[in-house]
Amino acid sequence: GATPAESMAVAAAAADWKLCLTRSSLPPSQVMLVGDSGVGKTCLLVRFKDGAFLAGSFISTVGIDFRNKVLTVDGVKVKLQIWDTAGQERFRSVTHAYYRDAHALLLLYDVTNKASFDNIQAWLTEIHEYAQQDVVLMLLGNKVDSAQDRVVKREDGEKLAKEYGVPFMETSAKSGLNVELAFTAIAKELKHRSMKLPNEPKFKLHDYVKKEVRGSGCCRS
Ligand SMILES: Nc1nc2c(ncn2[C@@H]2O[C@H](COP(=O)(O)OP(=O)(O)OP(=O)(O)O)[C@@H](O)[C@H]2O)c(=O)[nH]1
Repeated sequence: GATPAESMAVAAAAADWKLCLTRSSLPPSQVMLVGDSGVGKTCLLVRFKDGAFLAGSFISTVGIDFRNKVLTVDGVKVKLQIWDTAGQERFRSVTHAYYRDAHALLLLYDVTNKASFDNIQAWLTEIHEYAQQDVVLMLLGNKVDSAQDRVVKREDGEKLAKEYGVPFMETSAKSGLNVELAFTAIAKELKHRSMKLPNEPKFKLHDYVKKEVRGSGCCRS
């Protein structure tokens, strides 16, 4: 049999390995995209997942769909299971059922559609009702590439976000502006929450989103 010293060495190696495993990967996190129909939830997800823009006719999401994407943040793999919900009212009861399991929510409006912005308060009420209290939440004003059609000013988005204490960014699924940054911010926050390494400084999502690139992100021609 093994000597006590050998047994201890084996146990220590096993503990190291376990630590290594837990430090290099995390269980998947559920991220949900929510907001009115047509604000660009599916396009944002496709841009993030495949680096492409879904041009052409608008196909509304039916019910709910998901895609996986693994991000490496600070040397740790964070697996995001991203749920693309249907914005249409008639699917609302389907999406309600998913809120409870969401670790993070990206709430979108369309800067070229005032109604989608006005509905943000109703979405926030719904989120408070159905989602976990500590859900990671971020507000995104999408389609900033359409500078000429913009009807919601950046300041309006900022003001609303501040009122609710929610981090805010403007994005474009078309040009890709800030898309990667938005998901990375979420992944970093989720990683910091689940690992809580003793000597690591606290991650500040509100500060991190200041890395945001301002402007339309589009093709000046
Ligand atoms: N210019 C511009 N158009 C966009 C952008 N994102 C989405 N669109 C367009 O907006 C329309 C709706 O996009 P979707 O991603 O399908 O919208 P959705 O929020 O998933 O809609 P539902 O599935 O009905 O909830 C499509 O015609 C897209 O091409 C963007 O960043 N810029």
